[in-house]
Amino acid sequence: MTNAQVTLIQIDNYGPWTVTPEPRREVDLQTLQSRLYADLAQLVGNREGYVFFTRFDNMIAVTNGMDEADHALVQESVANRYPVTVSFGVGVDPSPVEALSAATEHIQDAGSAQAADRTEILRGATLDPDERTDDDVQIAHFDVNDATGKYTDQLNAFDSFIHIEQGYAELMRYFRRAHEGLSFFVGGDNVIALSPDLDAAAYEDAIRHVEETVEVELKVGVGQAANAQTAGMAAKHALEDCRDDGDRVVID
Ligand SMILES: Nc1nc2c(ncn2[C@@H]2O[C@H](COP(=O)(O)OP(=O)(O)OP(=O)(O)O)[C@@H](O)[C@H]2O)c(=O)[nH]1
Repeated sequence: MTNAQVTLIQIDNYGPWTVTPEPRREVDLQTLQSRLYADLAQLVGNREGYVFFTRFDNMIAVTNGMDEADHALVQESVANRYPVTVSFGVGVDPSPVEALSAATEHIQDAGSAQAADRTEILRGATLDPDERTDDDVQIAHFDVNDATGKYTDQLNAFDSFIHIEQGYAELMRYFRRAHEGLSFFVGGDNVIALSPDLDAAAYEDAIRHVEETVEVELKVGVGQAANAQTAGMAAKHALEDCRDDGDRVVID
C-alpha cells in the first residue's frame, strides 16, 4: 500500500522580487531558477528523494524518508546560497494527489506566495518512522517509443518538441484524472510519475488513452519501494525490461 510523502516547494515572494526595484534580466532569472532546481535535486536526492521542476517557482518533491529536520536543513542551505528563500508544505496520503493537496493547503493557509511576511514556512506532518514501509512509493518511468527514430532524427527540433510535449500534456491530465497519479516531464522523451497503488491494467489504460488521443506511443517501467530513489531505480530497470521484451508495461 502506497503512502506518498509530497513536499510543495515554493519560492517566497518571488513575483515581486523579479521586478524589484525594476524588472530583472531574464537570463539572470533563468540562471537562478535552474541553479536552485539543481541544488534542490542534490539536497533532496542525497536524502533519497526526487524533485520535479514543474513551474520552477513552485516545485514538487517526493520526500519519503525525510523528516522535519531534514526539510529545515534544506531550507537553511537555500537561504545561505540564494537571494530568495523557500517555503515547504508537506502532505502524506496513499493518493499522491491528496498528499499534494494537503501540502498545498499548508502553504496557502500560511499566506500568499506574494506576501513579504510569509517566508520559510515549514508546515505539515512527515511520515512517522514507525509507519514507514517498503512499498510507500510507487514510481513509473514513461518513455516515448523510438523517439529518436520517429522524431529526433526526422523532424526539426521544434516539431519533435511539440510531439513530445503533446504526449506529456495528455498523459499528465489523464493520469491525474483517471488514476490519481502525478506525472512530470524530466527531459528528452521521459516522464516520471508518482503513482498510488496501481496495477498493470491502469498503466495499459493510460498508454492506450495517450496513443488514441494524440498518437504518441509510450512504454512504462514501474517500481515500488520505501523512497523515491529506490523506486525510481527499479522503474528504470523495469523500463529496460520493456525494451528487451517489447512490452508496454513492466512492473518490477
Ligand atoms: N531524464 C531522463 N532522460 C532520459 C533517460 N533515458 C533517456 N533519456 C532521454 O531520452 C532521450 C531519448 O532516449 P531513449 O528514450 O533511450 O531513445 P528512444 O529513441 O526513445 O528509444 P526507445 O526508448 O528504446 O524506444 C535521450 O536523448 C535522453 O535525452 C532517463 O532515464 N532519464
